[in-house]
Amino acid sequence: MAENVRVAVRVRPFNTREKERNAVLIIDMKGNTTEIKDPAAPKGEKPRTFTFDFSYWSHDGFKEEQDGYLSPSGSRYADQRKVFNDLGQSVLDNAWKGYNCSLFAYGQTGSGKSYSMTGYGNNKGIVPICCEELFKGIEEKKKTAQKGEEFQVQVSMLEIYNEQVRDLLTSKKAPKGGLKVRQHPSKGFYVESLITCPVNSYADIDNKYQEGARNRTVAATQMNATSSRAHTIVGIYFTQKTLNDAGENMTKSSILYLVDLAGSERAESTGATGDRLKEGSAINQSLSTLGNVIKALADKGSGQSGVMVPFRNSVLTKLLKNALDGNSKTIMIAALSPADINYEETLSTLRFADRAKAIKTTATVNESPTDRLIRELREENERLKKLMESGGIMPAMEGDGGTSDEEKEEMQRQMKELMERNQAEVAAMQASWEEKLQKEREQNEKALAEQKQKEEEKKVTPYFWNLNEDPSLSGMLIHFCKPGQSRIGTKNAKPPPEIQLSGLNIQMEHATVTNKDNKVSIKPTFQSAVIINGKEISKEELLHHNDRILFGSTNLFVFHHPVDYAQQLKQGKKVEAPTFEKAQEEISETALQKVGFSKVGQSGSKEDLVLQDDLVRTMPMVNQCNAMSECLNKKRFFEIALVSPQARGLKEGRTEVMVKMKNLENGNEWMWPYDKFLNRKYKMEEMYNDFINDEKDWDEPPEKDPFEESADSAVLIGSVQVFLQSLGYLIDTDEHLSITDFRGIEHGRMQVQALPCDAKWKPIEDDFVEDPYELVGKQLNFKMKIGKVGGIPSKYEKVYVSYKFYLDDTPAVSKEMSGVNMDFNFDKQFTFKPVTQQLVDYLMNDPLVIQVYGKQKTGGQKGGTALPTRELMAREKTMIHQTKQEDMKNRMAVEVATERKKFERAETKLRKIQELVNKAKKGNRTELAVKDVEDILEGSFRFKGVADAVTLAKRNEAMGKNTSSACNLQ
Ligand SMILES: Nc1ncnc2c1ncn2[C@@H]1O[C@H](COP(=O)(O)OP(=O)(O)OP(=O)(O)O)[C@@H](O)[C@H]1O
Repeated sequence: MAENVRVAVRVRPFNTREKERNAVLIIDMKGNTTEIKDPAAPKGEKPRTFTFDFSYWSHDGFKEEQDGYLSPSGSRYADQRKVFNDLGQSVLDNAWKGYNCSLFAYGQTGSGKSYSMTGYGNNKGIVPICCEELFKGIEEKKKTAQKGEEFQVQVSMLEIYNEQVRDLLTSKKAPKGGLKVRQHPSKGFYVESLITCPVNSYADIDNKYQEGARNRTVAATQMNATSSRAHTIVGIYFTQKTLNDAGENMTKSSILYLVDLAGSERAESTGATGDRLKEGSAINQSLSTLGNVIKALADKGSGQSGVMVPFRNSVLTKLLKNALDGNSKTIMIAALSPADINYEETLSTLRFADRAKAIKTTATVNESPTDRLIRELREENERLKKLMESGGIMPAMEGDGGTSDEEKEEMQRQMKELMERNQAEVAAMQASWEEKLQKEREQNEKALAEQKQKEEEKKVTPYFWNLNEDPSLSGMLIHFCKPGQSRIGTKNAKPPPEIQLSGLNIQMEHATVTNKDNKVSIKPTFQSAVIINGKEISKEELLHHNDRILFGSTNLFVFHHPVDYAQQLKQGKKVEAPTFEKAQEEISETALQKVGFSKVGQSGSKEDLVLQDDLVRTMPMVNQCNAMSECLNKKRFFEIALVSPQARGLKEGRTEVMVKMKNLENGNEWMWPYDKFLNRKYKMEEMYNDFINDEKDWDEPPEKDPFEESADSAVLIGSVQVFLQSLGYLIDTDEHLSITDFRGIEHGRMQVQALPCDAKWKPIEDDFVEDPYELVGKQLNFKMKIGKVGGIPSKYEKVYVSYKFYLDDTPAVSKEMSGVNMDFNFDKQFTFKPVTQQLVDYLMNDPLVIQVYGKQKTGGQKGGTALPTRELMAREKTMIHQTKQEDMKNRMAVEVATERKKFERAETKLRKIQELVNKAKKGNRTELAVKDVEDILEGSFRFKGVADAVTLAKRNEAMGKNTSSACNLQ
């Protein structure tokens, strides 16, 4: 029977950073209802509410036990046990019944997915408790088992990163492109040659888990990739062999899939708007496809017909197909951050979880007589053999389109693979389980003994342990500083160094560590990067317990000194292990200071703090990209830029971190938005990885090279801010304004005209309104004209301008022009009827941002290109570019011109009245005709206004003198 996916949400405590920054709690839970408050919403606005099968409050109301376990101190707190009892226990019960079960955790990075799934220290999560309980159950059952009855457990562990599958239970190098995902005609998608290890106890599984985590850590450090972007799937294959009442051998099998998904942030955008390399990249392709799949399934679950579910669009969704749409009982746990700063992401997690509720799956008990299973597998192999001989295709293997010869060949290969798989399955059913276990035990023994020895050594010998962004991977790599001297370097050094590292910027001979009488010091070799507690060292330095050491660009370690540590504890000091965030922060902050950047977060405003966080996160990545560029000799240079919303063509928003990419061969520059930079960085990592793995074809053609930017892609040269108050007074403007880049540097000038017109589109030349709000309710016609553009640097061609007026959705875009002086002659008419207060507000307060784009000429190489990247880079002065405060020059220029025109027009009217008076005097008249005066004033002229206009114009003229040289007033 079809049943809905069960959905739970869980909110974690504030982390240290959130506490330091006075985060505001935006989540509340009442029964099964979860509320979320928009921190920007006006006071009194009701929070949004969602209902789930389970809502777990783990934010506060707990105490830490002596063994580190967090237990409830009130009634509200949901501890690990409670979550297991509700979710994990039902998974286990169903596994015993022979159902497939899936449990997956969703949420942004750091929201608590791993805490719920795996847990930390004594706060074990659902997965380990499930495994423990499973074996407890097996032990119980064994006590009363009849002959021939058996309980078999096997595990697999894989990771999906960048759409590539890696087996985590082997340290062998994954094949290029990762393991293949295949489709079985009846069982669905599976991973070819994935290792499944027989296990006999919880300790066995735990060892496998640790092995998997170690393999992940090595890979993450080498690729300088973070595990939060990888999806991990642990498979537990539980088979019960029993005898039925008729004495027949029965096989009941259940697969448990425990899925820890990658952090969900930016899942929607896939990270790279408008990037030509987006298609090939797949940072989050799996996650965004999962979003689409869930949406489609939710539509299907709510009764919509004809819904297409895009399972095939990503590796993750192929592998989760059964969990989401097939034979499985499925539970989702959505992890929530409690902090206001994560509002958007948390809301999107809640929406995702809400949709998942509507999904239905149909689980069936997988139980059959063993003989029948064997017979079926054999029959299938017979069928496959015949098909292969006749050159036929299995319907389930058919692709979406037609089948080419190449595809047919591939399918034949797949069929062969399937036959082998079936044979192996038959053999497994007939083989003795004990034999299999024994073999595995023998293989593991050596590794276990080594592990034990390592643990003993850690008690007496100082060592480095790795610090990873994912806390569960920290401490997975250990390097001892044995008495005497140890060399640190790559495995290619001769003789091989005692401490071998790999990864970005690690030199063959990187450093030497000396342990003399338990005092440990480190000395870098010439030109190798060793950073201790944020400071780069060039000579020998003594190490202290808990020092943070960065080797190269990505190998971050903590120094542990057992004697120091014991002494500190003895002195009653509270010794806390450093966190990745703190270590990262100190490295970034020193690097930021080095490039002359003082803290942005000083004002303490939320916006500044977010910006500071972005900077701290981006700085090391920019350094890594430069290191990769140098290593691959790509002649590209990266720098951080802080860009204001105005410089990005937006009216409002926050200053953002962007990255400037410079081609060191011809000086061309591109500004990459953060998402695009991230996308490119992943691609660079792939390339770099291929390079260090000695792949011959590591380099890519320019159109696929992440270090390349196509000459075809236009770049933003700069923008012009036009203030349109004059339109509010029905006064025309004709200004030559400066085109400035995000740093406020001028890159040319642009003639901009705004011409108010009458109903027949004739420019209004001799009138104005005193108060722009008088226009409200009336009609406003005007023309925007962009005329001459000059002074654009000669490296640009095919220049065009683009702007969005007021509420326009689509921008007005001019034709492309080239040359020194270009006349765009680009007119656009605007009509507003009736004029609203909002429009007048806009005219009076907001600038119109006109952006100027151009393509950079590819020629004009500066020479010296034979120089290696390292030397070319040395010529660049690393710096952070920051947007200047909003440029006031343009605003003043328009304001002054408007006031002057108001003044001139008022003066003309005065003069006409004077003439009337003179005329009347000449004719000895003592009165003027009201009509005559009215005609002059046309209802828009008042004496008070003139006085105002005169004072204002005088004041502004004085100001104009100060700015005129820059503003080029006409
Ligand atoms: N329920 C909880 N109670 C106490 N601490 C928690 C809880 N949930 C999460 N934490 C803490 O919050 C931090 C982040 O949690 P966790 O590592 O599980 O996040 P994540 O979503 O798995 O992140 P990533 O996507 O990077 O793997 C950890 O230090 C963890 O100990």
